[in-house]
Amino acid sequence: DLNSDTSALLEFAAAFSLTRRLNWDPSKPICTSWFGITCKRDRTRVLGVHLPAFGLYGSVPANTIGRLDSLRILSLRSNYLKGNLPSDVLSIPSLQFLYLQNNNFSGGIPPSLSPQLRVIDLSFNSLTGYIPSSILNLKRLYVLKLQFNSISGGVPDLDIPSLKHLNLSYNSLNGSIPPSLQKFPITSFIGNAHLCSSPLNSCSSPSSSPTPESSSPTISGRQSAASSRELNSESIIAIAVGGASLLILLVLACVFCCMKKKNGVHANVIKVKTSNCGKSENLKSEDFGSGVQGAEENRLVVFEGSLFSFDLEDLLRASAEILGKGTCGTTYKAVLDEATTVAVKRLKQVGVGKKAFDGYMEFVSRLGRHPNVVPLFAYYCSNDEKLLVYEYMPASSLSAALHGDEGVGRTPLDWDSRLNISLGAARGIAHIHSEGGAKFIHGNIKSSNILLRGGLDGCVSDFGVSPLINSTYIKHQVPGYRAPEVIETRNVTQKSDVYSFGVLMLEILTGKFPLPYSRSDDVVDLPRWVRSVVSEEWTAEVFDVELMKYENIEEELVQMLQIALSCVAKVPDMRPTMDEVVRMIERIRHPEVWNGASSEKDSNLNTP
Ligand SMILES: Nc1ncnc2c1ncn2[C@@H]1O[C@H](COP(=O)(O)OP(=O)(O)OP(=O)(O)O)[C@@H](O)[C@H]1O
Repeated sequence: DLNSDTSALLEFAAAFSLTRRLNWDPSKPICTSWFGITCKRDRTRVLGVHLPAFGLYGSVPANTIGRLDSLRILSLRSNYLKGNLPSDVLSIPSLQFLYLQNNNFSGGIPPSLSPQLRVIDLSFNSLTGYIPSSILNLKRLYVLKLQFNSISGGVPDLDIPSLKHLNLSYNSLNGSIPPSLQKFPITSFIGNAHLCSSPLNSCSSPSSSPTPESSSPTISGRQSAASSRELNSESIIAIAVGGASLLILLVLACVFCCMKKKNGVHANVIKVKTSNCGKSENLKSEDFGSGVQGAEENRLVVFEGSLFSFDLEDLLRASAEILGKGTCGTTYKAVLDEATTVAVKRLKQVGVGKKAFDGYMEFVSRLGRHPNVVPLFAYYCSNDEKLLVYEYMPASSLSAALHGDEGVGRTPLDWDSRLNISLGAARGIAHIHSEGGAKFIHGNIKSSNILLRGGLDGCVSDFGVSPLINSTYIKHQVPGYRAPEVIETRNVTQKSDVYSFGVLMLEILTGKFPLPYSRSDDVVDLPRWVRSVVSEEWTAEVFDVELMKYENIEEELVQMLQIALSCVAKVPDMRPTMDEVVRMIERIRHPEVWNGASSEKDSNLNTP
């Protein structure tokens, strides 16, 4: 019952020292107030646990989540979970959707799996062992993602009619791909040096036949078949090149350490490197520490739950690189040490005093605690200098991913990523709107303010910054994202955020920048252009040509376009709320969840 679910969850949470606050208060109703929990409509059982990117360090304790015997969805993706996969959880009979990607789980995949599983995503972990043949019993399996692990052995003949998405790439699999799986694209299998047959190269020698899990004796079950073979000339060259690269890296690391030691004594001089020229130079008057003063009241305020611990001294000593100059100031990437990188925004012309700034920052940091909002770790405020310290997002921004250099090696954003980013950004904005009170707005939604987390999830950045700089916001909005009524009334509202988000969706769908842009076709008013193209009938003309290579996505494209157009309706009241937008995109992103859960829609069954 719900009481036993509650105690199982509390025991689970107790095992972690959480870096973000989890509001799991036993005295509050679990189904309506606990973060990340969804229940059955009658609120008698827990159906979903969603704690993506929550800073969970450690291993999942046995006999905790595994006791939630009505659980359908578990999403603990993008945390720091390690140890074996929780076998009691994977075998919960009701479990349908399992998202444990982007963690550090090791060991093998347990053979005992819930027969109801429809989605299994264990990608980007450190799993070893074999793909268990028991997966064949999962008659409803729709998605299986195991990429970027160290799984070895042969690929079992997963002849499951419902299986539509398979990714086994970048493992240590060997042998030939069974005929039932040869319909999947090459990207499902690449990065497995000893895997062969269609869609990869044909198998050349008898040694390439699969190594079934039962017949391959290995040391501790982890040795790959490749290691037992003799080294060929390619391997020898690869080892030689690898060895040389390692040596060069070691030398570079030594040089870097020596330089860092030398720089460390200049507390107020921050190394600023501009991305363009790649040269480092001391820019005392330009850097983000030049206005820092020593007084106690000007200290760096680090918020509870920040992923890293650092002080002002560390920040001032960091080597920094300009990421870009925006309307509100300049943003730097600051490397505090080998393991700690943050983004520092140096605000210009802040229009509020220190006391108001302090109070406001506390509010912004609290409100920003959501997986789809870039976390504010700390801030610094003196008369001459205002610095905001954020989590550094290495995967860059949506703008860079969509419109970045088209040089060799640039991979255009695929459709799944575009859907994920739209959904993530929508959730972030919806959170700001609902948690900040009816009048709270972002005010500067645009593609350079949507940053990408690993797995290409969209996170909203710069939230709370615009009102500090200019109470009317309008000066800071890029014209292409500005709602028509804002131009007339200079009044920014949640509905004008929805408009900006609609423009952002159109940008994702068309690949066009909503302003004259040097490297793409010039389109000034994206909504007007899209409306004019689709006014006669729904047409493929508007969509980014990069999307045309994907099969069977037409319906999703059109549905996303309809949502985008509803957001950019000219009359604000005709636009949906961000909560409604999230629900509409969720239905497209995870139709299997919504179809399966249609009887429990009211229970707010979220996706990961
Ligand atoms: N936390 C972060 N991690 C990684 N990159 C970031 C981070 N914050 C900002 N950036 C990048 O730094 C660059 C400059 O950002 P900044 O927010 O200063 O300007 P902007 O987004 O172009 O304009 P505005 O000031 O109007 O928001 C952008 O390319 C942005 O994507």
